[in-house]
Amino acid sequence: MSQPLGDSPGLGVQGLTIRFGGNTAVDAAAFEAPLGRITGLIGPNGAGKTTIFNACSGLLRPSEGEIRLFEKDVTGRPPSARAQLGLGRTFQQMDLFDSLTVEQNIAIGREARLAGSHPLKQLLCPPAERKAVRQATEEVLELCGIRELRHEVAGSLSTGQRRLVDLGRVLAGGFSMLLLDEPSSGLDTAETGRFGAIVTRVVAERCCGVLLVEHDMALVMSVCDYLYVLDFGQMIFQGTPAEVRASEAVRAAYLGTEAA
Ligand SMILES: Nc1ncnc2c1ncn2[C@@H]1O[C@H](COP(=O)(O)OP(=O)(O)OP(=O)(O)O)[C@@H](O)[C@H]1O
Repeated sequence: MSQPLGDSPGLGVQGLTIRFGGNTAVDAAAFEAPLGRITGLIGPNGAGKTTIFNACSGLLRPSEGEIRLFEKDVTGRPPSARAQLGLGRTFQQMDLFDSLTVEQNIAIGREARLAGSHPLKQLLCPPAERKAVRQATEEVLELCGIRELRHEVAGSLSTGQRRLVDLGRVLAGGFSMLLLDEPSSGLDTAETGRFGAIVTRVVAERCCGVLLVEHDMALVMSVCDYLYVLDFGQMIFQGTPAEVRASEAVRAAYLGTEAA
């Protein structure tokens, strides 16, 4: 197994254990997802990937272990504190505001960074912040190639378009570390390729870090710099996509013929 690439600490986890009653969903997991890299977290259904995401974003308190964000221990910090430090995430089930336009949905991604700040700041959004919202929205519409959709209501979009708006919304937040939970779900091959190209470009341009949970092996193998493989809550392998593809242990546990 090789060592993860990248020197700038992003998200790091040590000895992470999460139990639901008698079921140990995640067992002493450890990984590093540095800035400037796309790190993949893969494994079969029920392996514990979403549970790890929920612990990293603060929705679940670990039974044991430590979660560090940019070298700060955030294990006991709420989701809003982690977001203010620069952690953004998407969810498997997109939760766009269907009656709002694409542009409004993306603007909310920037405005959401005020969550957890002083109530007055949230009520009286200062002019500088309003300008930042406008700028972030324009940048993201361009980056995700959805400028022509800006006035469409989200409820009228195809799944592929909705995934791009969902990505745009988290990108508008200007987060330094992104957790993307099965972002290609419901996309066809061409849409998945386009999605992967956007994520790769974002990481290169913004030097942010990405932790990607994804079942689409073609996407994972093409965009990730480094991979962690989870099976029944345990990290069974880590390495580059080529090393993962060549691993008999991974093949046996998970990839099967898909890795060929
Ligand atoms: N809130 C919960 N209460 C009890 N058990 C849970 C809870 N959430 C997850 N689990 C269990 O934890 C294990 C890991 O689930 P998790 O959803 O993290 O897997 P996953 O790797 O994300 O799967 P998938 O690829 O299907 O999304 C499973 O056995 C699941 O049933």
